[in-house]
Amino acid sequence: MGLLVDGIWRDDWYKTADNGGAFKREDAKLRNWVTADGSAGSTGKAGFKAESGRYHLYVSLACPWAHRTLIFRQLKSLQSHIDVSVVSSDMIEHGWTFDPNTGSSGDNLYQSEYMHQIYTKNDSAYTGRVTVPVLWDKNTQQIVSNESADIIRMFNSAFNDITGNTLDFYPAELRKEIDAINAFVYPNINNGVYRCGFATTQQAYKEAYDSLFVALDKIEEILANNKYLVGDLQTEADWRLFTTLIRFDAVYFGHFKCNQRQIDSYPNISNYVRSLYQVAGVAETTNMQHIKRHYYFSHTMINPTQVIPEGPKQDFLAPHNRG
Ligand SMILES: N[C@@H](CCC(=O)N[C@@H](CS)C(=O)NCC(=O)O)C(=O)O
Repeated sequence: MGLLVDGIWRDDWYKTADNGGAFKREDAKLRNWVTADGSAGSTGKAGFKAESGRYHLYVSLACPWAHRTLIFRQLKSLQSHIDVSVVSSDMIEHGWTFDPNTGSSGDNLYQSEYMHQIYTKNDSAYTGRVTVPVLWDKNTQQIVSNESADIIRMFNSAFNDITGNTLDFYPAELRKEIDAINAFVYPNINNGVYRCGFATTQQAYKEAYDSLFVALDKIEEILANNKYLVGDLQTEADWRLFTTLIRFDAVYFGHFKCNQRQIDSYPNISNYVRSLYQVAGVAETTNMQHIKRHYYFSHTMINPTQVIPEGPKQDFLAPHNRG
């Protein structure tokens, strides 16, 4: 694991010493938007018009942030319009790679060896972490965005005229509520599990752990009265939470020490996870082999033996009670 400094790869673990042992995620830096007419989005520059076949998605099947984008590609019928390269499950000294021996599809555009080469193709002097997902513009050969929260919103609406799929997971009248729940779920749960796992002091870990389980109790309560996080309508908030929940019992509970309770022990949340998993197209975006191998094998400072646990036994196709 590492980062680019002035375009040069440097193998380096996260620095937590400056933050009292707490993990702070770097903000995504490349924030342009694909729009229906090519006008600029809320950040970045104009020039990225929605067109079939023009854009390429670089993802990891292990990564919860990349997983969101794969789910939206399915839900919004974008499979034949946006193609995909999958990185290896392992992220070690060269960061994400395209090694086909460890589960990568290869770089389907440029046959690169490493994901950092995609970042330096975009900017030869790039400084920052080399993260997935990345949305790439094949026409102008540059990165449109490396922020999953933005990419799913582009997928939600920019390509509607091309696909004819007008499902809306961020409807105008619910935006305030969706934004509010996202602002709660992101620090406490999505990033909360990482804040537990990557903490390097007892105190930083405990703070993250406490807020994570308070937040999960709150979600359990919301789901007692609502089918989805925001009432009866499935929205982006549900999918943003789903990709963390589906990884929780297999990875975060043990590897990241999020072990007060398993998701399986929350009646409402566990049924909700199964209901989302069973939405058409979602199961095929979920790859537990990549998920387990990535975390247990790549984070050698947490799991130096790189031994991957066999369990738990899980059946996300079991019936659920969410209607
Ligand atoms: N804000 C980004 C975060 C993406 C992210 O951190 N991805 C992880 C994989 S789960 C990554 O690539 N990490 C590599 C690193 O931090 O060096 C997003 O949501 O798109």
